[in-house]
Amino acid sequence: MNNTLSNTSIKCVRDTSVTAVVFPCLYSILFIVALILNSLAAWIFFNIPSTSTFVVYLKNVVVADLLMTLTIPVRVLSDAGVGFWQLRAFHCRYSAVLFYITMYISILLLGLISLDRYLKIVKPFGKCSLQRVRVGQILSAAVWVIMLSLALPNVILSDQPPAVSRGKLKCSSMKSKAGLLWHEGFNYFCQVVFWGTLALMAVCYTFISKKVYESYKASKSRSHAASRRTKAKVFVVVGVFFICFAPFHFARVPYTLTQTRNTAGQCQAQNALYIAKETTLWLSATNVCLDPLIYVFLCKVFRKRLTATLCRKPLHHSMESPTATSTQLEMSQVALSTRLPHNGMP
Ligand SMILES: Nc1ncnc2c1ncn2[C@@H]1O[C@H](COP(=O)(O)OP(=O)(O)O)[C@@H](O)[C@H]1O
Repeated sequence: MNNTLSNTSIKCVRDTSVTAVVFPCLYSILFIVALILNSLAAWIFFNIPSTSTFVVYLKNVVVADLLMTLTIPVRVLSDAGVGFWQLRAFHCRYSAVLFYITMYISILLLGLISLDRYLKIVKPFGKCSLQRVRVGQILSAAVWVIMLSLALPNVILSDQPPAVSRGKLKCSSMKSKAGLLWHEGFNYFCQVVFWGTLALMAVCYTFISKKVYESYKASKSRSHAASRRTKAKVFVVVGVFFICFAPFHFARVPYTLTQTRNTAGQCQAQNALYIAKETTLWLSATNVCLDPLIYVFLCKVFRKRLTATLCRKPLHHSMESPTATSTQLEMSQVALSTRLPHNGMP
């Protein structure tokens, strides 16, 4: 088999009989839920001043999630085959790229959040430079700039006249040789980003859960059920992250190779990998709904603020004060890692 970069996968007609029906439905549901949850999260978050790195990262996650949500309608129409091939070309060149970039920005920010929680235990009084708000803002900006600039060639090098085979345009068919090379290389880079972040999260949360256990032992708590609950909450973050993103990263490499290498004659395998990639990508996209649940609704002060907003109840005076709000937000999140007697966990 000739293993050089080539666009021979174009010859294999993509079977979209299932995907053109199932995925537009699944993404439409996701879009509605994600839009509601993230708009609400954004509205609440932007009423909280950025007084800690934690809030800075969360705000960035909300922005990335909202942007990703906004790309979903184009994906739905393009997958359903509604509109001209130009819509599919727009999806391939711009919208899908933005979708992927925001996904990896969220992944990196979730990694930074884990590191931040870990540092909060090691240095509870914020003496480390990584815990400074300014540093958090710079790191967040760096994540955006790096991901946007590295993904830009995916847009620029998708400049070939698309090969529309029976109306089904493959994004890779719009790429030049250099475009295919960048697409493949950048996908390897993204694999490193994901598995690296997962490893970082596993280390941080293992340490956090150890501290939770020690603090229970120290306080001689007899409430084993409560202890188990807190540990479970700590691992929800890593668990959800793994379940959402790992399947996609297993499927992505072989699928990318079918896009960039000579796999002519393996049309069935190409189509099977396409379905695997689309299914696991949808699973990854569900993270856009789970981020607000994990990082917003597990926070007691945030939940109170949300309840107050929804029920239009005036908040207690101390919670209205910006300093008190952010401090309490921090406290209840730290409670995920250190269940201190004065924490605000439920
Ligand atoms: N990790 C990524 N980051 C940024 N852009 C990406 C990433 N993976 C793929 N892309 C780009 O998104 C577009 C759609 O890619 P892909 O989903 O592989 O195509 P298809 O829908 O034909 O399977 C392409 O322009 C591709 O280069």
